[in-house]
Amino acid sequence: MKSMVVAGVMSGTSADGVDVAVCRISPPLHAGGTPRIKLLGHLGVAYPKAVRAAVLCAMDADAIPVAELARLNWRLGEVYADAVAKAQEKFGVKVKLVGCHGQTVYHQGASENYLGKATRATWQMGEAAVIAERLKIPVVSDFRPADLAAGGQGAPLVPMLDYCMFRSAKVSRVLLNLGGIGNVTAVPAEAGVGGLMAFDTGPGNMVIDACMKRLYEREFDRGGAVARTGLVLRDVVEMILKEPYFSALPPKSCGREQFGETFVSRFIAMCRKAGGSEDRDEDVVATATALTSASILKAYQKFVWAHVGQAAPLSPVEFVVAGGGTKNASLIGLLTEGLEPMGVKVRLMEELGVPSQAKEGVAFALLAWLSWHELPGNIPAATGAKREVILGKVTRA
Ligand SMILES: Nc1ncnc2c1ncn2[C@@H]1O[C@H](COP(=O)(O)OP(=O)(O)OP(=O)(O)O)[C@@H](O)[C@H]1O
Ligand SMILES: CC(=O)N[C@H]1[C@@H]2OC[C@@H](O2)[C@@H](O)[C@@H]1O[C@H](C)C(=O)O
Repeated sequence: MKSMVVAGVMSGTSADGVDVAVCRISPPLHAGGTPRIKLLGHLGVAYPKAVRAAVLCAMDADAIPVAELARLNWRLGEVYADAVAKAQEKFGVKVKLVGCHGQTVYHQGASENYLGKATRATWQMGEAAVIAERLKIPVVSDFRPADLAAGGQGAPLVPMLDYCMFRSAKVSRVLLNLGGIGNVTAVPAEAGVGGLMAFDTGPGNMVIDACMKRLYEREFDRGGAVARTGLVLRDVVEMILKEPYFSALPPKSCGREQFGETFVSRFIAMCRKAGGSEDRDEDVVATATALTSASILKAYQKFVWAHVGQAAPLSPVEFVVAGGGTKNASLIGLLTEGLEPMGVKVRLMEELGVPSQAKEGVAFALLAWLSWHELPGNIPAATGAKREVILGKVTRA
């Protein structure tokens, strides 16, 4: 095993762009230890407007020409190669390995009958060969299928990073990422890797963003300012929280398939009905924000609290939030109001030394390093896989 400079490249379900985290990953100091991770630099690059539109179109399409998908795969390869090239230049380092998550355009983590056989499916786009050829660096890509094939949900994969980088002997940590989707990893104090619990809680910023787009023609609710001026339609929040995803036992994962455009149309219609003549656009955004926070609090109370309490009953609990949603003060305010009375301390990822936007990129740098060394990267307790597997496919330079 060797120490390597690895670029982790993440583009999430918000489809807003690419985060590149350039990291030095080094072998564990002793047998049974975990790799050491040092973030050297983080760069966020927005998708070109037309690329973003094509990605969103592919994600939401019921039908789309195969040519469009094939070309998008290659175009995204160029976008990722550009982003890594920029990061190398900016941080003045030579990257030795790239871990490229790609763009999820479809994800179905649970089995469903398809053409007469129970089938799961996941698809992350972005042609790795383009990156390897242009930068002359080997690339690990397509991280999710191996876990899926081993009976897992193929997500979440960030728990390996949470375990390696943020476990503590003294405090239990619950790590929440507020991207398009919300996902948590609970790492009880002193837990081994089998003691983790992780799953997708439901929408992160996805529903808020879609409401902002439809009602205000803006990409997101900057700082949570619109939500702050609206009134929450409590009945809508309560009704939606009764839907099966929020009560389903982990492991579970979700995406635009559950909380994309179809969901948002239904959600807005419910808000309009509940608000009657009083209903205003800002109330819809406030309700989307309250729903997001309530779904996370429900996940905490229903699943995480008992898990952490049983594994480490005497340890204090920290709730550490990362992802773009940390910039939404209304959302963070609601989460803090809900968690602090339960004795849970809310912190931002930055306080643990990693910029909120960089964390998922760091995770894919670590996962690439593990795959390169033929080490498993999934955590069966998180994904539900039958076994630990080596993730990803390697494209040689
Ligand atoms: N200043 C801001 N105010 C409010 N929200 C913001 C701000 N900046 C970013 N966001 C939110 O963060 C989102 C992007 O978050 P992030 O980049 O973590 O998501 P992602 O990586 O696409 O998601 P995922 O974790 O689901 O894969 C934006 O779509 C927006 O909703
Ligand atoms: C299929 C897919 O792309 N899932 C993403 C998505 O975005 C957040 C949540 O849903 C999580 O399950 C996952 O990403 C992170 C990086 C993960 O695998 O941990």
